Amino acid sequence: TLYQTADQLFTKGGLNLDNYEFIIVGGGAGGSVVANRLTENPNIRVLLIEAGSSEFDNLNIEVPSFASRLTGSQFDWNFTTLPQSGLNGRSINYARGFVLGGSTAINVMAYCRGSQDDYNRWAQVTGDEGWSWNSLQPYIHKIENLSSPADNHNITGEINSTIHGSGGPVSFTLPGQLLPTDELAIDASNELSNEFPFNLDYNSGNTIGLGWTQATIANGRRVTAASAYLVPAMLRPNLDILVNTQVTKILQSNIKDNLPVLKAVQFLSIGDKKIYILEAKKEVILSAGAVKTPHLLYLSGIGNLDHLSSLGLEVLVDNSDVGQNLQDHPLTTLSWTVNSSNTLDNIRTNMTLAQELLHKWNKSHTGPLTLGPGNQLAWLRLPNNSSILEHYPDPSAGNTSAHYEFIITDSFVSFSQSFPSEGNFFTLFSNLVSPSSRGNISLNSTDPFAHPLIQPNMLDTEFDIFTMREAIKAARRYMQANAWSHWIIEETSPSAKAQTDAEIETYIRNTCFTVNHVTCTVPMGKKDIAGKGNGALNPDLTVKGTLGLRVVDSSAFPLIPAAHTQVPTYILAERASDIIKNKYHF
Ligand SMILES: Cc1cc2nc3c(=O)[nH]c(=O)nc-3n(C[C@H](O)[C@H](O)[C@H](O)COP(=O)(O)OP(=O)(O)OC[C@H]3O[C@@H](n4cnc5c(N)ncnc54)[C@H](O)[C@@H]3O)c2cc1C
Repeated sequence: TLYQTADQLFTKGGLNLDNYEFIIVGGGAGGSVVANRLTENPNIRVLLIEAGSSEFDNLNIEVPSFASRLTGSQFDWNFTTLPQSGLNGRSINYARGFVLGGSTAINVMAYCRGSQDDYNRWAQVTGDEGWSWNSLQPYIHKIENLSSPADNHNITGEINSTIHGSGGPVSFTLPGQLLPTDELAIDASNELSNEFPFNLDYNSGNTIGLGWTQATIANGRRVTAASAYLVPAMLRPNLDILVNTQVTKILQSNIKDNLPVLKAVQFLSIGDKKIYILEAKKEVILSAGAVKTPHLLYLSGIGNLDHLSSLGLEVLVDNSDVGQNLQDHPLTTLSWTVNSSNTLDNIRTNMTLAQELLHKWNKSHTGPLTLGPGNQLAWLRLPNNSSILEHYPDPSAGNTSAHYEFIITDSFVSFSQSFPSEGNFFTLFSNLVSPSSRGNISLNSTDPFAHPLIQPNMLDTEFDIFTMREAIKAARRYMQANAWSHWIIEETSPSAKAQTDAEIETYIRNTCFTVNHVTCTVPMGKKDIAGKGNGALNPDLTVKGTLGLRVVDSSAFPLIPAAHTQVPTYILAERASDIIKNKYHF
């Protein structure tokens, strides 16, 4: 049952309120999976509490190409970072989903599992072989439902269908509308195949190369964690979902074996003055995402002793890894004017066309509005003899993980400039996907409604700025392919003026933004080993030094995969669900 306020839950929920085995905090990628999987057993009662609304069928959420309207909207927590010294003192917007489905309801939908090396490194740092690529295969397949693209075109040569699952909750597909730049992008890869080889499927375990984008889109519509996992579970009598309600603290219910048992949650609905408390019979599962999960742990007295004491918070568990280890992917863009009047820019500049395409989408869920991220992605590594690797440890997980990514886009995109009101463009995103910078989340207020301090420390290391610079040079080399010669006119300013290393660095620091992949802020580490650097969580995602409390979301990653992060979160949550089911034998 879906409840809009806590008051409704308490008046209509009746006597069952004391009978939830699990209370899940946050209905995003992590929380939705666990809510679905645990309630597969009709005897297990689960309450999922979500701070945002249940409006995940909003038109702006459903139409894939409206994704850019969602950041800064009512579906975004609208966080801002602290000033970033690596970005010439700029603070940047730090979007997180505030609606059922969480950030999967506002993201750009790229479907990327990550590489085999990414997961094998998770297994290595946690000492749990269950996190390795091979061990995770059943979960990777269980998630997937490879679907036809919106235009039903033949996808042979665009994906290796044999390595994908079908019948899983998360439908995904290839671009639903082919673009004139598609053939050029592939031809340029074939032409410069030494540096930019074609990869039929970057989800094979080896991401390296340029290939067709897979995205969480089906039947021309966005697929969210809510549509994939919550909608099918919503009618189960053993799942209650409470929206518009923010959990403000996890409370200690008792002490067992000298450890605090944290199985009670305190929460408040929007517009409601009353604070409620409910206790789970088995566990509280934190799935509030990489910004809010550490925030909630701090408010509950779990974190670095000095930090909590300085705020006057009672310390239940001194755990210095909570809120540390933040990892994210920075991006920058280069744009070119093109020798064509047929680009996706027209949807932005021609209102009549935009109306027609929306009409088409409403009628048949087809057309360019079914497109998500660019139609091709490239995952690339620095050359092995790159000078930085002579004196700087390689932060990537291994040879199947990229250092940087391109997103190939048939229009103008920028996160630092206003969009031109006319003209036709081409844009290449360069994203740093194996960063070595580390940030943190901290508090300067104990008010649960005040935003935490977000310090990503973007481009804080020599490796990160070097690799961003090399990515820009590589982007220019790729665009020099003959395949592009009749399409591309010239690179636009201000990037065109940035030619020397120093100028490119200035351009990057002035324009860099985030791919919105904040993760790793409550990292798992080796089992039962306490102390700074050993992880805030055990490999089974229980919070070290506590009982009854587990984290299942992207904050639990020990290291960021060289991939977009929604699918790694789904994978983590699928395995977590089995770990929980096994523990309690259901
Ligand atoms: C703009 C944007 C673009 C992105 N693009 C892509 C992409 O193209 N491909 C990709 O793979 N990934 C992308 N991502 C990242 C991806 O969506 C996230 O990594 C993923 O959703 C993280 O899952 P999560 O469960 O950790 O957190 P979320 O999905 O963010 O879920 C957390 C949930 O917890 C709720 N919550 C928080 N605090 C509380 C509280 N106190 N009480 C109750 N509820 C609470 C939130 O409202 C939210 O619903 C993007 C993200 C954004 C924001």
